[in-house]
Amino acid sequence: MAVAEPEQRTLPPVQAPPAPRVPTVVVDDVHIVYTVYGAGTGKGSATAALSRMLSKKRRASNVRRVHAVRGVSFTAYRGEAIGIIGSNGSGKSTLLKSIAGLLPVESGKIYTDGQPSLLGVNAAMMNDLTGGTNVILGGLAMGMSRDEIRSRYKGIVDFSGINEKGDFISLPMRTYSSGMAARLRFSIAAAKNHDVLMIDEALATGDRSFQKRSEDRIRELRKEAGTVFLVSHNNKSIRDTCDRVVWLEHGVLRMDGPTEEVLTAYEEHTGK
Ligand SMILES: Nc1ncnc2c1ncn2[C@@H]1O[C@H](COP(=O)(O)OP(=O)(O)OP(=O)(O)O)[C@@H](O)[C@H]1O
Repeated sequence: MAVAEPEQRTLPPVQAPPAPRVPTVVVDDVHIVYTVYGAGTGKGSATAALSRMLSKKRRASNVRRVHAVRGVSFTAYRGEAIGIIGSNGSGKSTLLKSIAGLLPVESGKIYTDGQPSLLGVNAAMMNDLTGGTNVILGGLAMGMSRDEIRSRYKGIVDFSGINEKGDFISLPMRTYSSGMAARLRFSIAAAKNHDVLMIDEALATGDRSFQKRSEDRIRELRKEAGTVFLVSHNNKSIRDTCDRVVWLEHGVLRMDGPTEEVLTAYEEHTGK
């Protein structure tokens, strides 16, 4: 008597559940307002201005409020590189400053995982000190140990390309062009892995080969599980580095989505 073979059933391959997305920055209905004092005519001598400031009858019309960010909400996740775009004065830098904790919000909430680092065109460097000393101070300010800085020093200087045309790293930073200074700032900041790194136009001032190096480094930083924000007017840089774009206009979040979708709408809007 033939014995029936047990039915061979192959189980479908077990798929690993998608890794949970870890939020790093939550911006919840944020409004940011600058208060500008002395926004009147500005006429008269300095003494007159001082007495106006001290006077009890200070006119309210001398104080003006600039509502720079209006009800913006979004969540950024670990591993994302997010481009922030929008026309001049649309609130991009203001929003990043608040995320970095440098500017209070008028209302709404910002939650961050770790301390976000803002690398802006105006990031503080000591102009009278040499580039080399700024590398050491910048490293210490970012929490690196002296040994870590010592071992990474050459890498930072080489990445910046400051010494390509001579020994500039031993000269005071005031002798650097704005592009050279921006490159050194980026190189110092990029030497460390950040939970959240925000880059405000720093790449715009570098030449093409430096931009390329920086874009590669941004991609690496993302892989190392951080979140990168990049403010730029250069749509190519955004396309090359970001997978998501937040578009601000007049302080309002106009669009938030995949890079190509948002940039296409933005380019239609700007006519570029
Ligand atoms: N320190 C300040 N005091 C008062 N108003 C300010 C200050 N800084 C920025 N603003 C105003 O806030 C608004 C947003 O400026 P912000 O610098 O955030 O724009 P942005 O999108 O980064 O512009 P850009 O592309 O030109 O760098 C603008 O109307 C600007 O005039």
